[in-house]
Amino acid sequence: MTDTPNNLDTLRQRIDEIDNDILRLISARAECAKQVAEVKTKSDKGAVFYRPEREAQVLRRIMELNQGPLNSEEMARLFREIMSACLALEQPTKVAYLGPEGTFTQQAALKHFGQSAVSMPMAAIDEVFREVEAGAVNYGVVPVENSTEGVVSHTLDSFMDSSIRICGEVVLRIHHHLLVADTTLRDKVSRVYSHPQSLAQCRKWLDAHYPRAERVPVSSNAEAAKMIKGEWHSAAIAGDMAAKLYGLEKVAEKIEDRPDNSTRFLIIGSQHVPMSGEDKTSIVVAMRNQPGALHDLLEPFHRHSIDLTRLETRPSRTGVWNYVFFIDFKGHVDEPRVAAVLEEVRLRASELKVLGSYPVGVL
Ligand SMILES: C=C(O[C@@H]1C=C(C(=O)O)C=C[C@H]1O)C(=O)O
Repeated sequence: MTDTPNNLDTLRQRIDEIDNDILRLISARAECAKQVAEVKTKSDKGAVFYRPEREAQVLRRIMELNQGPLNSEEMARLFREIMSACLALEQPTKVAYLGPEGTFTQQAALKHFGQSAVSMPMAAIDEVFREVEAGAVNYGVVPVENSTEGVVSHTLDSFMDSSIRICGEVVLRIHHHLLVADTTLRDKVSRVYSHPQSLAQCRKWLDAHYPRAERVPVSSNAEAAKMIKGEWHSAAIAGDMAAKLYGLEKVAEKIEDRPDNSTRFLIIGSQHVPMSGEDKTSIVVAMRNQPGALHDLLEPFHRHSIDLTRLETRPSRTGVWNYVFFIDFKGHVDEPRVAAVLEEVRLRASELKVLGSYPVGVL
């Protein structure tokens, strides 16, 4: 086919017709979502509009059905936005995240809830927890582990004194850039600001390219991006969102030491999420400090062939029990075999708290 005006006209006409169909179908879908809202409101006084398990199923089904030419992730992203707009018709979702604006956590919040969610930056992880607990927002998004640097202990600690539940997870590929402002003297950079985790994730690159620059840890990489605006000798390490938000230029792109650098975030809220068909459960367990305690704790999982996906140890702050274990595993508390394991663990542990069962991250 040649690119003659005639061919182009015909193709564009065809695209217009398809767009008419898409428009009609999206509107019909949105109408349906509005009716779903009515059903939910009628059947339940404190109606919960956002349903993580259903959203995960919708996205997984689309990815399975997709035959190209768009790849499945791309297609799911489009449906993510359609669902986000449909959910906003039912009820605008308010989401608190670890700010300021431009952080990877905001990017994770938008990836998970779509652009129609109202996202609100908080200054600290415990503030995100407090806002969710107080009911000022519907959900919160907090980082929990990075593939290079490990656990975000502040997030785990926040679960210990809270009744908050985990409703979902989202994994984000993290790309760091070295950023400067238009006033920065690029060949005289003597200071690099970033979040301590980001500085750690780019340690080797900094050693090779800026061995003499002072590395200054600040509360977030968006904060770092903001700070360098008034300083001639400073650069920041941050991601795309922060670069765009503060109008900074990239001196070097993707400077993270590991190409597969990714961060896992948790969606926190107050609802119990039913099974989606592919779920994970997070628990926190306190054990008496005696020989074999960890073995006793893990043995039932092994016997019931339950896959552990993460095990984290934190010192207990109560002083009575020496250690608490954060455990993530495949499965849902409503599955009999998971319920059986938890019953056994409960007998062996001095304390057991289920933080939540939730769909394995789709996007
Ligand atoms: C429409 C519903 O409500 C919300 C919107 C969804 C959608 O647009 O598909 C899916 C789940 C809910 O978050 C529903 O529960 O089915």
